[in-house]
Amino acid sequence: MADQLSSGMGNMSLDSAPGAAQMQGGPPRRSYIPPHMRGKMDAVNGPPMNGPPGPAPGPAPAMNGLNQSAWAGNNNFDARGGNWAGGPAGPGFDAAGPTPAQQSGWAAGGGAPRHQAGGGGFNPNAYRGSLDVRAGGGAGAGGGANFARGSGDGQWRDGKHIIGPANPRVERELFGTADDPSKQHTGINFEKYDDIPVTPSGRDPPEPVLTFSAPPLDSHLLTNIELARYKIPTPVQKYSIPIVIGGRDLMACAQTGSGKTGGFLFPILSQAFTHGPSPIPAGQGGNFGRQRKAYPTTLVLAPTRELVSQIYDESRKFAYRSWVRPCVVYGGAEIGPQLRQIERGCDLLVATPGRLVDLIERGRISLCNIKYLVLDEADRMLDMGFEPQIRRIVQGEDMPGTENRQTLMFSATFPRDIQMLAQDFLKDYVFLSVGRVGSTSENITQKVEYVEDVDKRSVLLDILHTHGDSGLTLIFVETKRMADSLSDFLINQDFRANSIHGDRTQREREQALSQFRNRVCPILVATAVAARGLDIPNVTHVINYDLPTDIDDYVHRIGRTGRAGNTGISTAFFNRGNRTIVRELIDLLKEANQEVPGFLETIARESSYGGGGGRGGRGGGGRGRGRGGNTDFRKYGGGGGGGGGGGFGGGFGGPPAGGGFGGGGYGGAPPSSGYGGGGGYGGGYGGGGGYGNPGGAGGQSWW
Ligand SMILES: Nc1ncnc2c1ncn2[C@@H]1O[C@H](COP(=O)(O)OP(=O)(O)OP(=O)(O)O)[C@@H](O)[C@H]1O
Repeated sequence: MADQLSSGMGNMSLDSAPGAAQMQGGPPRRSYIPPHMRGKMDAVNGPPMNGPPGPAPGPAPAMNGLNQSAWAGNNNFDARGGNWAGGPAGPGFDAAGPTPAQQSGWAAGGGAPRHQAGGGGFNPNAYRGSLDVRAGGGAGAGGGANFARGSGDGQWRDGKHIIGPANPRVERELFGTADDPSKQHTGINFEKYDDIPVTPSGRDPPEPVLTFSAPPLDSHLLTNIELARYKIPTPVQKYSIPIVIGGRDLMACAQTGSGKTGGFLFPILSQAFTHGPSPIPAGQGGNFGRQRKAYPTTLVLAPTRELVSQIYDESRKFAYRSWVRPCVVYGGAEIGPQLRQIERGCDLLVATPGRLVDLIERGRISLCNIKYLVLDEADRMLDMGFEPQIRRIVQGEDMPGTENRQTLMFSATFPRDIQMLAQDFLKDYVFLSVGRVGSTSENITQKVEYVEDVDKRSVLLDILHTHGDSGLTLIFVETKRMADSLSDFLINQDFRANSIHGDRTQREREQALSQFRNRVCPILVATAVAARGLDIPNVTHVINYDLPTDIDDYVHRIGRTGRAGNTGISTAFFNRGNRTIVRELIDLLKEANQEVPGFLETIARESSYGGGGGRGGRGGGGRGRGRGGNTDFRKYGGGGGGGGGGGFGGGFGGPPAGGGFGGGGYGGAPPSSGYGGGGGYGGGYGGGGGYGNPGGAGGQSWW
């Protein structure tokens, strides 16, 4: 899926699974057509009404951004290096830190303490430094020019944030109306988030804020937060705001649906609004002819195109009427419109890794001006094989090194092995866990039923008939083939269903999501492509028709319901084929005060004779990590759980608290953080059937 979603070559690697044909021009597979639309195929196939946005830029084309802010210096034509002109070594391949050119750009900050060539301290007020640059008329910023871009027509002029005019149409589009069913509203349990214990670890974590207020937040951001009808920050936001504004790196783990997106957008946008745009480093910015290059200051990476679209929508909300212009790029969609979008100005870029690499290769985006790097669903991106692309983006291009940017990672789950990999991207970070990391929200009532494979369809029909028409139902299956066949089956049974998976075209995926949101098809059969991050109001029931082999996937899947303090139901079909996760599932259920059916305990006892340590990899040779790996590994050290053998029987399962036995677990007692003992990663990364999506980012996936 990773490749399908995010690489520019996504649609080129196809298999013979159903759905592949259409991507090669074959007939589209059958999908549900609502009775009132039958015979109006054009309408059905038309652009989605409310799906993830196309690559169109934010509202009201902003005034020209050229020669301003991140665009400044683009006129500094330098025949030596085309778009990379000015950098002393071309594309600045310096994993250790910024190129001298970048440093000089930063150093030109004039007045504010800046880092030195040797890698001095990071300036948390990066935006302020840049302001000083412009005030001094330096560093290719167009010398005090006016900055006029942004999702809401705002400007940065003479060191001041000029808020753009209100636009009722855009406001309605972004924020909806008070009772708008297409927008998520907080539920009855929203206040209960405050009861969840929060544990910050790392050096001197700052005190949380308790309200949305200025300071520390910028007053314009508060206006937009009010338009979004947010009254108080969620726990992750309370902590992330002072941590990020204080200049620290952050690894934040908080339950699904508890506001992590705001957790990174609020402090970043607040800093941007207060301190203004930053000029591109001196010497950067050459370009040939009309081709223009963008120099975003914030980069948000996320694993799927649906998720980046959603984050982009949130960015537009909170950047409304400001000078900040958000953009989004993702694979599987035409690149032309995305290029035109970023040409119009791009301060905050939301991207999937593959498409971003493509744009960097085309010389259309430079990362030399990045102040904030956000990895959302970071564990998933690394897990699913994006590590090479992410390393290239973060370490192999011209992005400032860890000391000279702030790096933020967010997810509901953070297995220990992924935390270790992430060490290369972070510095002196605060690890934040809201609740027990990797746990599920108590807002979700979890049921587990014993259902043999052959009985699944009839049990599903029973549930759908009983559950009635109250809300949206999301059904997870493991393969693309199953997603298609199950949705066809449901359509034949007169249910309004559709499917979403990695073999469907972008248009089909958008349409499926749009029809789901709008209740045209209130049943969506999905592969793991829809497991992470998606925030769809009124999903009342998540059914794990096929359970995943990774308990973290289960956590994210059921997290599509019970969001923002709303309640929801999750039903899982369990049989002996799922016994590899039985212990972890029992732990999860107990933690969330859910009923644990007797058959689970029985199967757990049976399994204890057969091994099954940690998590076996799907493709064999998993990356051992076991439960208990979701705490700050710097604090607890210890092994990462067994599972080196892949699947069943891979060593003795580590006890829940970590301490893996089994080949490939991370050894090391606290406070050691080294790769101890038995051979580092269980199955190797990428090769030998690594953990996660077997093909990695470059191969063929099953979802
Ligand atoms: N402070 C707040 N007050 C009210 N609603 C909020 C607040 N913060 C976020 N929300 C809403 O809560 C919902 C969930 O937020 P978000 O999508 O950021 O969750 P998440 O933690 O990233 O979830 P996931 O782990 O599934 O990605 C969204 O609809 C968002 O608009």
